[in-house]
Amino acid sequence: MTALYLERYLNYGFSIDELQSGRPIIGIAQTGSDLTPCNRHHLELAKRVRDGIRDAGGIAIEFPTHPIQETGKRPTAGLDRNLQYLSLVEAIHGYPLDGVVLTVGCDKTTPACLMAAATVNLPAIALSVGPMLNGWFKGERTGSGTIVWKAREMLAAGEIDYKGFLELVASSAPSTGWCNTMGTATTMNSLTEALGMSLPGSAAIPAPYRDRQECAYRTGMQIVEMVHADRKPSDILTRTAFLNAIRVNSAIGGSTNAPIHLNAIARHIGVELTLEDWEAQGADVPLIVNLQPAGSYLAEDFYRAGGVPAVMGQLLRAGLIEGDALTANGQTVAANIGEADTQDIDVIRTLDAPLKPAAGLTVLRGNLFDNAVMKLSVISPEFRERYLSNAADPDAFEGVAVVFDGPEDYHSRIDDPALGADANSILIMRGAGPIGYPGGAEVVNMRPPAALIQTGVHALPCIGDGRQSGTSGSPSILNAAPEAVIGGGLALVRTGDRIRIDLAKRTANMLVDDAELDRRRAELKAEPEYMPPAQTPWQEIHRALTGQFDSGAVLEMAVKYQRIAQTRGLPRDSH
Ligand SMILES: CC(C)(O)[C@@H](O)C(=O)O
Repeated sequence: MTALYLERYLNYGFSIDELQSGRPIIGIAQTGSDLTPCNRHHLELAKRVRDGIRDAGGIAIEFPTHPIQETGKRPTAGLDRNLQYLSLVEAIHGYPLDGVVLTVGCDKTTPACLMAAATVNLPAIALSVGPMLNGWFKGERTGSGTIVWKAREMLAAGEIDYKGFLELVASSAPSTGWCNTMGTATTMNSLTEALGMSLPGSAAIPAPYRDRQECAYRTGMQIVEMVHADRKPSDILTRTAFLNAIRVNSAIGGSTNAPIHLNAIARHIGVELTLEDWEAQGADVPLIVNLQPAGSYLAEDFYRAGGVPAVMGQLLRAGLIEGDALTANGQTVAANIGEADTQDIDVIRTLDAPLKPAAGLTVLRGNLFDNAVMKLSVISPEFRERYLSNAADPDAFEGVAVVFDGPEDYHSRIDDPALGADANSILIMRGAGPIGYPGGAEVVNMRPPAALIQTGVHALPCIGDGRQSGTSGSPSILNAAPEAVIGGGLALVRTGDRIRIDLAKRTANMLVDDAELDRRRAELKAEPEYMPPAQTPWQEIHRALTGQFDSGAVLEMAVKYQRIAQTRGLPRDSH
């Protein structure tokens, strides 16, 4: 480092000799803060990362990132992923760093950090903060998010009061860490491990366990070795690694947010990855991880049963993933996994006795959208019985559309008797996509009207151009692209239209003739009422530059900035 860059780093603890020694300077991209409680334990873990970096001969420099908390950020944390990405690219390119530890955890922090590391292509390793401990209420496991959707139904049905609702929901969050269910956070951190961007066996370690501290230390040591070996994201994030991750996603019952984020990371590293790959590679893989919302258990159980290596070990031995992909520690996937296998066959089942066969995501197409995803692993027996039990046509069902223009419209009308929803209704949410909301909100999983829940109908089919929480057990049809506000088919659908879903043909259509659809299209406004004006400068920028969910909802102009560290050189000097 030249003297000018060096001198201000002296004023909090380094000596001239240290900074002149040529030792690798490692950034710790800190995502934890009071605003991001799921990642807040990283403030502690970073101390052990620093120890590891120093013991391996490096110099650690910790810096903050733009905060993202899934449950706290309004109008949606979906708006902030690309902002954290953008600012992190600037930080790790602009400051004199040789490598970076990405402190990931809560849903969007993981893809945002990996996307930035991909764009800059500096040696990088992810450290997950870890999931919360299991939640318990009256002897039953209560899982993050999943219990919220259940408690909302119970409140609507009058089975609990508001105090009971709060108690039940709070019981699911007994410690620091991210959602203890197989929500988007556990999914994205498991896939980070599957991609090879974190240490083997690291994703499932609960945040408060001492193993997590140990993992932080080893991650710090590893990044120094990675810098010496010049092992970069482009060496790890290959198409093989992404296809492995897609298969792992099916086996763990991963979130419907995963294709958005993985496709985004792939675009920033320059790997071709599409929803067709998710369908072709993932749909037939069985679900073997018995975690809520698709199953019964929670994060601590997953860790004790062997975590991601136990899942990947089975997939590898069955020839469902490739073992020769390189990972952050310089070893291949196969070498890392070794003989790893399930330590509890109820929590991590075996491939020949899975929880569900063919449990991946399916991609539907039709006149409602060009594509939308549906998570097959959460189709419940109740849903199957109600909608998919017609002997003549077991994979198809029809219903009548009830259309909501955004979640405010849904909340204000869902319990209004005038809505006219019944067990044959299909709830549709539009205006919730990346441009419309903006950011793409987790609002598509909608509970039925309270009156219907009281008659035993706990779920209605839902369709929307927004997302849904990975902790939701609803087999909704989501992430529809193109979204309604840019003229996607959902802009044309009206309450009362008949909708036909065919899972065998993978189609979703409104049964409305083309002439009528043309008439409706001619009436569309450029900016429909359900697209509120931007409230912040970033919302306006995001709307102007972001693509649709199927292609990762990335800042489209950013994709051309690939492997900056190799292709665009060092930044110019500042003084
Ligand atoms: C539960 C949350 C906040 O919605 C998210 O973590 C997810 O799993 O998608």
